Amino acid sequence: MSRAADRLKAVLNHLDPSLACVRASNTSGQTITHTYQPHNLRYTNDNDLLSLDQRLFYEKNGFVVIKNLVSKEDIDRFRGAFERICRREVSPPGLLVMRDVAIANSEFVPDQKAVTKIQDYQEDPELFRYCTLPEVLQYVECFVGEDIMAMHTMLINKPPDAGKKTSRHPLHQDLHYFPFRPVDKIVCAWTAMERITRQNGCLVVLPGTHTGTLKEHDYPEWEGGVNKMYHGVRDFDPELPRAHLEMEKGDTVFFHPLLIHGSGMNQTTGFRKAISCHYASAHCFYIDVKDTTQENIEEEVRQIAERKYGVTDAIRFQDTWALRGRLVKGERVSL
Ligand SMILES: CCCCCCCCCC(=O)SCCNC(=O)CCNC(=O)[C@H](O)C(C)(C)COP(=O)(O)OP(=O)(O)OC[C@H]1O[C@@H](n2cnc3c(N)ncnc32)[C@H](O)[C@@H]1OP(=O)(O)O
Ligand SMILES: Nc1ncnc2c1ncn2[C@@H]1O[C@H](COP(=O)(O)OP(=O)(O)OP(=O)(O)O)[C@@H](O)[C@H]1O
Ligand SMILES: O=C(O)CCC(=O)C(=O)O
Ligand SMILES: [Fe+2]
Ligand SMILES: [Mg+2]
Repeated sequence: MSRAADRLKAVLNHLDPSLACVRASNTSGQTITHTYQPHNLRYTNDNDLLSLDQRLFYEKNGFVVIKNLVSKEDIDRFRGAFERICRREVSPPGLLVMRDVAIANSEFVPDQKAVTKIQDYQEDPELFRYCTLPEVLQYVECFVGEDIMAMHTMLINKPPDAGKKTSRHPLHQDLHYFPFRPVDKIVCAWTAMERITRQNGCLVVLPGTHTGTLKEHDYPEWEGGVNKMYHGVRDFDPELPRAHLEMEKGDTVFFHPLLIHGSGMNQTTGFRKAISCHYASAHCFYIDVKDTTQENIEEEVRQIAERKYGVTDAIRFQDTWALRGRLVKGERVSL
């Protein structure tokens, strides 16, 4: 290959999407177009699904939005399953139902108005179908490879803010919660279950922060209170540019676990719904978080497990993950 072509590839490998396609004139004056496939992309695997632009966008920004990925019919079914849980018609084992801190101690209301989010829906066949949708998994594979575990499942029902801004989710990195690595073999899929805007509290991301390290997290000092385990990055640079991800029903964002993100207040009267799953390569391995910034979340999980299930030190942080994780493609290797 010529030196010029080598140089060109070197430039492309530095991820400037504007250079992905290069036009040049040959000696007869005809225009020729070269498209180079960079070889050292770090965050995405070679695949036939993501365009080069989409790959370069993820490499640079740490997220990519795929429009209209999940069908309206499927989303309506997930909504139905969520409502059945709220009405207490079904109660899947292991499911965690969380109410907003602003209403946690108010009277019990048996409908979705009391529920801010449900976690660990892996034993609800209808909701878990989301994690196995081929249209979602084909993208997940581009990031984590073909042996895929669904590690953490959530349906978020962001309530109209009760006036104390508790409907916000502080800026955080999801890796803070995860005692497994390598970090680049984890990805979140998050699907809008309706139109999501700045008004009802869309996701807010700090593009490019996935290239940094895991930061120290703690409860933010918010006057109106903070929901349990809603830790935020302790010192984030308020000058960093933010992207507000406004999405339509069915649009899905895939994002890296180091990407700093959160969500704003819901200033509407509706409940803003999204369904998500964190996937990891089945080749990931557990780590001990002792003496790391993740010790504080490990301790909180331990306390909740103790209170909820009466277990003491018998269960390790990593066991809480191994029990909830489900294989969705390929072979279960080490998680
Ligand atoms: C496992 C880690 C997850 C990894 C996620 C990956 C990235 C995701 C980023 C996130 O979403 S982080 C936020 C994740 N949040 C959680 O995992 C919260 C899990 N929720 C719970 O464990 C329970 O819902 C909770 C302990 C908060 C309440 O349990 P119960 O439904 O049994 O509540 P109960 O009514 O018995 O109240 C028990 C205590 O909790 C308090 N409480 C209830 N809801 C609360 C709330 N929302 N915020 C704060 N405190 C709350 C309540 O006031 C009461 O306090 P006291 O003991 O002092 O009286
Ligand atoms: N002190 C803070 N610590 C941690 N996270 C914060 C803090 N203040 C705000 N956030 C979070 O920052 C994110 C972005 O907030 P921002 O105000 O840009 O967006 P918004 O509230 O969604 O929209 P709008 O700009 O229309 O109010 C939200 O996720 C919010 O929860
Ligand atoms: O507000 C949301 O829907 C998502 C919040 C979030 O980042 C999370 O649950 O990990
Ligand atoms: Fe998150
Ligand atoms: Mg705001």
